[in-house]
Amino acid sequence: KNPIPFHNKWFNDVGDTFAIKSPFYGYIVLTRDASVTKHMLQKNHKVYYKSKIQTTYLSKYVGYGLLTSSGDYWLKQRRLIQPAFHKEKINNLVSIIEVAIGSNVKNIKDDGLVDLYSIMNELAFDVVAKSLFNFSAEKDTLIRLQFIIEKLQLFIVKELRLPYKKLWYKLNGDINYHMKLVKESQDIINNVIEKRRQSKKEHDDLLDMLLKAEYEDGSTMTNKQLIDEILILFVAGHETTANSLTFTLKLLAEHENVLNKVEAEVKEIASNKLSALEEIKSLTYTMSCIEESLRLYPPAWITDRVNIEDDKVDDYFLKKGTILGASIYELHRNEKYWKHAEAFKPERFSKENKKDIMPYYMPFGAGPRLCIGNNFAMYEMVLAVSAIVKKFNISSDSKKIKINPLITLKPVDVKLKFTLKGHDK
Ligand code: HEM
Repeated sequence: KNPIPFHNKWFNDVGDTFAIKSPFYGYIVLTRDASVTKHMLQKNHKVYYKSKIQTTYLSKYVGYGLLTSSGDYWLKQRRLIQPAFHKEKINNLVSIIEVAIGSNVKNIKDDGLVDLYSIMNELAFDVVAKSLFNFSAEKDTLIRLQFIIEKLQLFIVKELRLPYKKLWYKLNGDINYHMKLVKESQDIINNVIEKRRQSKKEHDDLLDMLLKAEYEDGSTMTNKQLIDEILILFVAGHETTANSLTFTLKLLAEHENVLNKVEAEVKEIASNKLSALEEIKSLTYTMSCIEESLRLYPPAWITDRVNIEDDKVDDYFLKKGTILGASIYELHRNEKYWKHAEAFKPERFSKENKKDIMPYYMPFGAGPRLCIGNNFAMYEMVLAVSAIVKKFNISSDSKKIKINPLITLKPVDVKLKFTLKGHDK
């Protein structure tokens, strides 16, 4: 039910790389070693394909796009979509992101302890939605899309965790119900695309960029391809960020000294009246806090690949078809690489200290399949943390952070108290 203590016990008992035999998935090798992880994701990535978990099972519900495809099709799509996520392009999106964050932060209630995850989830969904379809979808449509995407994500986890119940889900109509939701979400996105194709206006959002993106032969994506990629961006981009914002704010509320430094930095930068982009670049300590939170609580806590040829890595021989899982959660807490690994120390990510630790830090993956939204996510999180601490004092009720490692690492039952700062009362 919770693989993290199981992984931890075996890593501690037998070493940083070990194999288990699963009745459903065959041999699985697990690692928390940086060089084995880099070998699979970067050095010899051509031999390592995404496993069925990330391709077949996920794509059944969220479509065949960047996250779920492999080989030549993936490369073609990555080359096409990458420019939309280059820093200069994300810079243009910053104002959309800032407005979406502003309206969400405005709705936070100064009202005792509240469930933090649901607030961050709304915020992160809204940011992706507005960045994709800036003002081109009705509020009710977005609410329905959010409902569907979250239902699908829950069901995917159920199917993966309890594979022996597949036949039961088929018989009791669960699979049918969720496939209908998939169709509904595709229709919703198709409508937005069609409207946009007919519109003469420039929207300067991701959808505009995706519609204009051209393959080498000058052709562009079909509606079906666009729908798949858009659904993937929703899935990959909102829950991960919501989890990380929740962990970050909780960590800040628990570490008063750190929170004070963030508040001081945010206050000083705000007085300089910078543009949102300049503000992000100046909030270096706030950025370090988010990086440290991503180390302790990486939303993509594990990633996996299957080798399509026999391979050797360090002293291990991996027979073709082995599932290799890299636990980013354990790698980020491996004492071999991190001093006081369990402690929250944002200073690790200061300009001077950073270069020594980067080889062991992979919250966004590594190699050619590195998260395409990493800059987007970091910009969004810096702006969100800054907007929140500018307006509110935050505090929490308990020290312990509970986690649930599903497809992403989810925070459990995090409550925070938001109290309006003097000038906003
Ligand atoms: C804190 C937030 C985020 C984290 C921790 C995160 C983490 C990751 C990781 C680890 C991967 C690589 C998975 C693998 O190699 O198996 C990945 C891939 C991906 N991410 Fe993110 N992500 C975040 C936010 C976003 C956002 C905001 C977007 C888009 C708006 C996004 C879109 C994607 C896509 C499309 C891929 C697949 C890339 C490919 O295979 O070419 N992510 N993400």
